[in-house]
Amino acid sequence: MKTPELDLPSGIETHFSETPQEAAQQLADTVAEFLRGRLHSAERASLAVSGGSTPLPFFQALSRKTLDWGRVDVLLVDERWVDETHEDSNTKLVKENLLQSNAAVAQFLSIKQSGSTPEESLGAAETELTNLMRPLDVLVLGMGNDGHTASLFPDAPELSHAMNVKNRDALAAMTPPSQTHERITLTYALMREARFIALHLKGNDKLETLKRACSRPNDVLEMPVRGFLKSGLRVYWSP
Ligand SMILES: O=C(O)[C@H](O)[C@@H](O)[C@H](O)[C@H](O)COP(=O)(O)O
Repeated sequence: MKTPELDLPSGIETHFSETPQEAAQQLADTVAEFLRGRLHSAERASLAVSGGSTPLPFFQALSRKTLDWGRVDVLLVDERWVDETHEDSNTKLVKENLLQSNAAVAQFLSIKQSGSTPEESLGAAETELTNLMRPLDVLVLGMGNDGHTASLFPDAPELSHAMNVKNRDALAAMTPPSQTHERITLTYALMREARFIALHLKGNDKLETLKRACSRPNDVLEMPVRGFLKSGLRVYWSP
């Protein structure tokens, strides 16, 4: 495979694979290894994952890894405001694909608590995350072609609040007009301090978006993913 040309900021590691399965497997190997390492020195480890379509093979590969899953807290970086039985539910995706096999005994911390809007459930969702140690251990992000990541959407009126580095809340309610469902997301301040951050991408369109994001790295409100394009990030990509 011809290695895609990308002018990423220095210190970003790239892993380009021929197939989505290969990328998923590589990412699962690395995440499992990192979690094992954390569990040597800490009582619990945390794993924050994205929804959408890209992570499915990664979830399946990771769920079969051998590690002390009973000491791992799994949470979503964002959720759509739908019922858990809805096809668009990220919780459903994670429960059906990641919290299976060896990973079935991991503890799932739900960022979607009861309430008719994300705003209404924020208090209960923050409570759910009270015992989560900061910083997060592992954060696996996706990216949309508008430059969003997690539910940090460029058109959300709440974006500056959710991306404010001084905002110590774990969560923010998001109502991007471009999206069918309202959303709840981890805040940028919480996510950016994670010990291990990966951006998992599939498709040539995502590479083009990444190039666009690299062209003007400082305008994070235009493309929120820019906030993560820093030394230490690991990019996993396949066509
Ligand atoms: O719930 C979500 O929608 C996400 O967590 C979101 O940030 C996702 O990661 C990107 O939109 C990429 O989605 P795809 O993997 O479907 O391209």
